[in-house]
Amino acid sequence: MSFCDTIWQDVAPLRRAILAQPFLAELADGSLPTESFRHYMLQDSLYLAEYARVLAIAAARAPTAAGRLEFSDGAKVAVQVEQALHQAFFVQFGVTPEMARQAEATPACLGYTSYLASLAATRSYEELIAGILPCFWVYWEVGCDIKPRAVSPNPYAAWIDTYAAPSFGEATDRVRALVGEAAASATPTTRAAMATAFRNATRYEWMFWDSAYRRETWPI
Ligand SMILES: Cc1ncc(C[n+]2csc(CCO)c2C)c(N)n1
Repeated sequence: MSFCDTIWQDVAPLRRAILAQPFLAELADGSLPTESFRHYMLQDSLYLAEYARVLAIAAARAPTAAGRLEFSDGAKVAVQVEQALHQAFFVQFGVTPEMARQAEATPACLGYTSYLASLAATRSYEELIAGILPCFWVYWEVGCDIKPRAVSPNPYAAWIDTYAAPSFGEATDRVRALVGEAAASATPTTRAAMATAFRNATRYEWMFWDSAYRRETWPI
């Protein structure tokens, strides 16, 4: 089995827990409370800004032109396309510019982005891109899982379509290939660290939706 297949299998229980989340079930049947989706969107725009920075660091550190192209393109897409999607949702769901300005990253959002930033700052390129991968791969799996069971019309259709789009699947394939290549020339110790980064980022993906569903705030 390839490295990526192995780490994907290793997180199978986490993926099952993600696909079973009430946030996603209600997103698919259209019953998710607007307030939960607003919470998610505001947190996601904070997440995307930081994720774009992390991708830009991965681009700078990539040893191959393919890596530099993929991650710099990803950084641009994270800023442009996903923000455009959010802007449309902000209007649709009544998020005011003031609400966006005042939004503060929740523990789940700050934990995830800080974790990725720590990989970028203090860990190897291999670990960094293994930590970057679940953002693509988990969203692709979620998009493909939700799309066939989504009701139509659905207020969240644009979100679902974004992550079930074939072009998004292709971007996921390319990032996965870069992680596979990096793993192939890595030592067993680095490969183990990559698997840990992949698992932790997958955990944060679960926490991000859970946090939005509970409309999490800081306890103090
Ligand atoms: C918490 C969270 N995780 C993953 C994504 C999906 N995503 C964000 S940026 C990017 C790559 C470049 O656009 C992808 C796939 C998200 N939106 N929010």
